[in-house]
Amino acid sequence: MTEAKPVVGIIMGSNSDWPTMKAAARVLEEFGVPFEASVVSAHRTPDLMFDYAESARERGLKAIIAGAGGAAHLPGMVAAKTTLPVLGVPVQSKALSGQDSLLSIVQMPKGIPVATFAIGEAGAANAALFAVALLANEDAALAARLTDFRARQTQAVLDMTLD
Ligand SMILES: Nc1c(C(=O)O)ncn1[C@@H]1O[C@H](COP(=O)(O)O)[C@@H](O)[C@H]1O
Repeated sequence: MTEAKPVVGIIMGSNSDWPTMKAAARVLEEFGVPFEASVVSAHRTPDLMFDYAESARERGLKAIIAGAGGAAHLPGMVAAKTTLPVLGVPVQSKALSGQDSLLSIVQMPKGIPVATFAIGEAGAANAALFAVALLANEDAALAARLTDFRARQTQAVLDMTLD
């Protein structure tokens, strides 16, 4: 975690989500975006969830990445309590392989959006890349790092060899 004031909040319903959500943290670290990461649950710590969402904007956050599995109400409930962009990551559940998480996050009623990403680590990494893209609108240096990241990724694919 970086020393500077966090501009992205990563939250998750349980520490069992951290192996997935770490992928978001790694991306933000790579781009030098200050973030905070914590366990906040709509189901198990509803008062903490309300406080977190209600204070997020005044604390300086620009976006919240919320990961949860199963009956994944956390991203939608956080979105209900803040007007910051909320990026939802469906964590892969054991019982239903994350289909439950995905549908609970993506099927928001009209009026309270949650930008929903793929199930699992790819979704967590992409949520962070999306947060970087949002922040890059107001930050030319960050935009340049995003362009550079894409160029390196393209080159890595062009360099792929097959045995
Ligand atoms: N979906 C939610 C919420 C919520 O949405 O508020 N809180 C916890 N959980 C999820 O329960 C799963 C199992 O949690 P445990 O491993 O702690 O039993 C996790 O994937 C978590 O995100």
